[in-house]
Amino acid sequence: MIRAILTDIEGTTSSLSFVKETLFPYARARMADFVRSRAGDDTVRGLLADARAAAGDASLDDEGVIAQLVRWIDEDRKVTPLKAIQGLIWEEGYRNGDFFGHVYEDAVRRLKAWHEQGIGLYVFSSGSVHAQQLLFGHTRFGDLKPLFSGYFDTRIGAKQAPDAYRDIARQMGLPPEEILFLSDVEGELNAAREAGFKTFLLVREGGATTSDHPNGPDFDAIQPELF
Ligand SMILES: CSCCC(=O)C(=O)COP(=O)(O)O
Ligand SMILES: [Mg+2]
Repeated sequence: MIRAILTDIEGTTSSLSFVKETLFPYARARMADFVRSRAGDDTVRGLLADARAAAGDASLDDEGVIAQLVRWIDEDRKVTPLKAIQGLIWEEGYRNGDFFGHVYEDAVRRLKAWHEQGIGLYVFSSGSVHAQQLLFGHTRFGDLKPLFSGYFDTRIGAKQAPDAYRDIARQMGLPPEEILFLSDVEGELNAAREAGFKTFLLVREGGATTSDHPNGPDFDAIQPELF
């Protein structure tokens, strides 16, 4: 019996185009100003040190780190300090009303229904927990944060590493086989399945698949009671 659902964001609850055509360019355009103006803040200084470590070059000056962060955005690298810095930049965008967090209507409807049925809802995304909460807190459907019981990002482990899912199950206090993981990326679903999770592949926007994971085009195709 499924007691909790863990969901990915990009390509699952939310469109790839929102992340790639709105969020990433917004952060890219503001990265240099953000680092130059905030490099003295404790939190940002710590994240820049983490970025230097991730780049393998402790001697990079701030301009060098900016160039590295922008390269990582262009390569869509899921580097934890980049994701944390992006979240801080997006905070301003949500606050100014520059954009809403995109969530598909079917996802909102089904998440609300599962929440009402008592199924615990959790998020696991490469975006930082802060960025996840901003996205779900600023949607055209209102603040969806009350639906969720917990959020996980890559600080717990890479999304294609089975150990990340084992740790998430431990933190939820549930056996893995009682958790259904939703994602658009087979490598993530394979890792979750290896850890004992049930899985469902979202194939949004007219895609086709030969996957051996249960799959469908939207959240209406997901029936937790059948797992
Ligand atoms: C949390 S909003 C931004 C999403 C993001 O930065 C990203 O890289 C998407 O990763 P996901 O694991 O949700 O596919
Ligand atoms: Mg995804």
